Amino acid sequence: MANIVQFENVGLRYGTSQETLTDVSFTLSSGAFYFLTGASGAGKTSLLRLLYLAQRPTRGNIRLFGEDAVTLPRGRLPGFRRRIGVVFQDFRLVPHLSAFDNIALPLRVSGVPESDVDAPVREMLAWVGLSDRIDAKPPTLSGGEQQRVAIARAVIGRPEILVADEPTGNVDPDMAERLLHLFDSLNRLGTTVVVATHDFHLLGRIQNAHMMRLDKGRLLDPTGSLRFPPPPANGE
Ligand SMILES: Nc1ncnc2c1ncn2[C@@H]1O[C@H](COP(=O)(O)OP(=O)(O)OP(=O)(O)O)[C@@H](O)[C@H]1O
Repeated sequence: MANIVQFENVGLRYGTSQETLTDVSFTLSSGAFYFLTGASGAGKTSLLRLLYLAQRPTRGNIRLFGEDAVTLPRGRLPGFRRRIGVVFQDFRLVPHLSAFDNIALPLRVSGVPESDVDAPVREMLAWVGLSDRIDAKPPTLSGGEQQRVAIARAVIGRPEILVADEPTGNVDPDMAERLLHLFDSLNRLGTTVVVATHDFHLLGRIQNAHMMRLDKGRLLDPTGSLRFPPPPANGE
């Protein structure tokens, strides 16, 4: 599988504080599923922000879709960002817009004609099991429902990479399982998926998922070759 993302000796420092990410190097293969784990404050959100181009690194190289993402001219950023769907830790839904209009946003922003918006949005609502909440505004939705709207909005533009930051942080175990199932089905269609979580129960749920572990801003096992559950030791 081709590399879709490549980080090489990436460092990130906010202001004058010590580095939040240090010497982070890894590659993501197109079509694979990755969990990013690590304690609170380890740098998971920061790494994801570099990945979806919300932040530039202080040092190091990042290649995305085979191109140098660090020196990418500003004008090309929106085009790159459209290829990456993001599910934010705090959802970031627009509170005064309905579920339908929240999910439709990426299509409308990229200029899709209104006649081509209705069908895919309804399809996404059905996919996340929210067809009956089409007109509901985010404040009237439960945490799990808001999260599903956020997932639908992140994937409606058929991104090549889906990044989700603690997507199961605010939902019960049943809903966490459902959300993971959505990510899994998307991955089976070929989307590269990266899910940051410290919910260890999730890790065994996706067959052949790769695990990346951050510890105080450093990536352990940077080859991304660790699988969960780990393969049996020799002789077992
Ligand atoms: N915009 C910022 N300005 C300054 N420091 C920041 C900023 N964002 C994050 N940090 C710091 O960087 C470190 C890593 O934060 P980050 O949110 O990336 O960790 P995390 O692993 O995602 O944590 P959590 O699991 O709690 O969300 C923390 O010490 C945090 O305070």
